[in-house]
Amino acid sequence: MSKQGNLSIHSENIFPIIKKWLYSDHDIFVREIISNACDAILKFRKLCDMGETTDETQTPFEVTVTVNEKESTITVSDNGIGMTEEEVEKYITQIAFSGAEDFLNKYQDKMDKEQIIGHFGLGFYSSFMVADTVEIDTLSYTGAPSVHWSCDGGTTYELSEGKRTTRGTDIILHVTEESKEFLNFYTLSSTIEKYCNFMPVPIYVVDANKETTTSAEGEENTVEAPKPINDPIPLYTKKPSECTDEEYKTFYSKTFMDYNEPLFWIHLDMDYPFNLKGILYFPKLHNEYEMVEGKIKLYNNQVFVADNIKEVIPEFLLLLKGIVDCPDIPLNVSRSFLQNDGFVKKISDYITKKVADKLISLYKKELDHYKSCWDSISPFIKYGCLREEKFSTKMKDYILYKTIDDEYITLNDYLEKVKDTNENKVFYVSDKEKQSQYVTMFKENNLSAIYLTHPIDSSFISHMEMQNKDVKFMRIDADISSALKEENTAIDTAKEEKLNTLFTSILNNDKLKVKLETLKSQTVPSMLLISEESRRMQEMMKLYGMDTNGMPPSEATLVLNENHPLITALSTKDLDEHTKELACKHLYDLALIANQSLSADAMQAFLQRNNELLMALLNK
Ligand SMILES: Nc1ncnc2c1ncn2[C@@H]1O[C@H](COP(=O)(O)OP(=O)(O)OP(=O)(O)O)[C@@H](O)[C@H]1O
Repeated sequence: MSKQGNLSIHSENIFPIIKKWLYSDHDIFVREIISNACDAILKFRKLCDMGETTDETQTPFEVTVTVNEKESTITVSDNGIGMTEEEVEKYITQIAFSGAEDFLNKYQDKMDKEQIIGHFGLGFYSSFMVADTVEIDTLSYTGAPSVHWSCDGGTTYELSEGKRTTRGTDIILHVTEESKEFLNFYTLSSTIEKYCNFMPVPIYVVDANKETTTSAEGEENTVEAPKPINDPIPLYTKKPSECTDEEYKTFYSKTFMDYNEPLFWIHLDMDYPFNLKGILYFPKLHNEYEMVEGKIKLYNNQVFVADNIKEVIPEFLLLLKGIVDCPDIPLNVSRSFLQNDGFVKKISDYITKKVADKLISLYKKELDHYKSCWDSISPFIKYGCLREEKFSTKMKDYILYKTIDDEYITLNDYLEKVKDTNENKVFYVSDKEKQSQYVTMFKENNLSAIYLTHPIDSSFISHMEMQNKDVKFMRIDADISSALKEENTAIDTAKEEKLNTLFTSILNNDKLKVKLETLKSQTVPSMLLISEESRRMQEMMKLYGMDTNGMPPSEATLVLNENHPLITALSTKDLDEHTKELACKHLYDLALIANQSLSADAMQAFLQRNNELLMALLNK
């Protein structure tokens, strides 16, 4: 036997579910009820535009939210389309029967679907998350009698004649004890600001319990004309060609409460194949190590959806501040839905592409400005390159490096500059202070190195090496560039061997390599080189929290400068054991100090030796 049937849903079962689970955040009722009010106004305006009706009252279109803490009510009033008795019964009492669908079907050809917010026909019921009784007082534009509807959250409702005499709707929420926080004027106002700050109709919030003050003369104080809580035509909805720099800056400071000027911005404006508008701002960093906490607010048709949804906005862009309004994203975003949505991936790719395009155009058209912003934007760009392959490929040739001469150049420029001295080797400085001796030597010899001092740089270096297979990045203390050495000088290997034995035995460190070089500099007797590979290995282990204590230290080479009189003296003079020890240890410590900080014990020994040397000098 086979049979077909309809599943029947009973309101007594579904009501508690809606109340509890429809939305996880209870404050969302604000968004739902106010967006219905805005919709009602937009619908009426549309009907007027289409010549279906005329607006006889000519009163400005607006939504007013009145909070009455004493009576525990919140009333949302609009002068929109209103509802007839049949409409109330159909749209309100038949849960999940959306009037928006109906309206759109009726005026399908003449209407832009995106303009109406509601789709699901459930939003109104979110009011029961905070109210035990909800009343509707409404007067339809059609001239049908006014209607009053009320429901106490049970399964029955009452319909009677309404009190409204002007076109539009009042939704009155009798707020429960548990939700009384929303009866506070400021809490309610800030919730409305959060969800409704860009809704397309002016919204006013009124405190019913606030007494109007009367002056001594008995006249009412003239209060300032009330201002809407929202910005009904936010800048991002305008065409980029219609916006001025000043407007972009003001919009930024108002929206993000950041009074520092943004560096620059990208106005997103896309109609096809999906609709998307918005503005992304690059905030200014105050110092190199600061990671700004960005904020990307997602909107659907000027209705706030959520902050920082990383499924829609590529993660690295969350360091920016901005607004993205996309009518095609459902309001009740469930993250698991978004994750699996190919459409969302397209949006995210589009935004990434736009950001790269903007940066490249800045590079090409306003290079000086680009350079001046570089310190602030580089961590963000580098992070983007690490996270998004496509972004990285696009940005590859527009990454700048700051040289030790404070120039900003690209990798190709750098490689071109150094091709005679260190072909395909990029020397970089990761710590300005610790590596200053090396920097000075580089500068004295007209060599170039770049600063890569941000925490993100160590990962970024590996990334660049992967991308440029024949280029090797080396920390400035990893190797001696041939340009630092005297040309055509052969090293006396016997002398080198002798010094090697002397140093390794005195320093009691057989891991240390000792190398004799003829450096151009005559002021540096000894310097330390740390092998790039072993240092990176150590850094990586530390990064992953592995214990490096028992590990051999990074491979180090002590370079002795044959051109320095101290080294010559040490290898030629007949010195007593104690002096030799003093000299070797000191030369090593001096090289070490120029590279890193001394351990407590080493520092103690170093200071002691200094005293001894001073004494020897004075007793001479
Ligand atoms: N203030 C109002 N003025 C006129 N009609 C209204 C008003 N509020 C609600 N309605 C009608 O009731 C219908 C149902 O509203 P409800 O919020 O439940 O669903 P929706 O807005 O269509 O969809 P969503 O679930 O996305 O909000 C609306 O589509 C509209 O026709």
